[in-house]
Amino acid sequence: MPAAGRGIRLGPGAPKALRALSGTPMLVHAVRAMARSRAVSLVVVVAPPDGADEVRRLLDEHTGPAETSTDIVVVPGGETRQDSVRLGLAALPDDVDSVLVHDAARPLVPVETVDAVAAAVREGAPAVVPALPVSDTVKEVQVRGNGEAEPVTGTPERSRLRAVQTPQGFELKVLAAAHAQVVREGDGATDDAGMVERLGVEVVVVPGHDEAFKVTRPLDLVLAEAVLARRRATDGF
Ligand SMILES: Nc1ccn([C@@H]2O[C@H](COP(=O)(O)OP(=O)(O)OP(=O)(O)O)[C@@H](O)[C@H]2O)c(=O)n1
Ligand SMILES: C[C@](O)(CO)[C@H](O)COP(=O)(O)O
Repeated sequence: MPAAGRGIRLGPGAPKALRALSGTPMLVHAVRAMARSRAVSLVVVVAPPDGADEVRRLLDEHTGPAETSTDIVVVPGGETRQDSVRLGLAALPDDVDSVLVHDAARPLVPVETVDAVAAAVREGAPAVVPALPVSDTVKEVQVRGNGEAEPVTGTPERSRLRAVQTPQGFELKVLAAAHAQVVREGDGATDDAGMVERLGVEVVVVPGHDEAFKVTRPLDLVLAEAVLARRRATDGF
């Protein structure tokens, strides 16, 4: 679970994964969400580089043996998400053959989504991503990036686009090979499946979920609090 990001887009404050949602660190919500799935036996949390001790303490405080029997390991993360995922993969025991990579920044992913990704990997897909159809029309532009008007270069057909979430599921050897290739070639990608695509390995999409959204900007915190309030009222947690 990459959790080492700073959360620049969320604004000033603690590293994003440590910020509170309904009084509990976002990371704790995310670990609980993954541990709810019977497909998950170990969670490797990749903490902010100078925050591994703090993360260990928070997890011990909030996810004791009474709550979950899932093992939780904490390792320090890296400069980029890609680096952090690679450091997390390096901490896996030798007998692991499949892995789910889940952003701590998607703390409210429902267990049904985790289970759907895990099931598709178990049934033989080497790489699986949960995703939703997009509701906006998407334009390609010539990036100017300084507030100037940006010329439109194309409009991809919306019905073929999907907004990709996590957890993304992989055969471990496929994901390890994809990360190794990225290290060799010095290329980046914004998600793990993107790296696997470059290997020429097929990636498949399963249905994602609205509540698996990524907490990125301040408005996302408002949405997350609303989802948690609804869950407390209807499900009791
Ligand atoms: N060096 C990094 C950067 C990101 N992440 C993790 O990758 C996930 C998705 O990243 P994002 O939402 O972009 O988080 P931040 O990098 O924290 O956000 P920002 O770009 O706004 O700083 C998050 O769980 C984040 O903690 C990570 O483990 N290591
Ligand atoms: C992995 C991811 O969450 C899939 O949508 C996304 O690509 C992460 O992007 P970010 O810019 O690091 O938040």
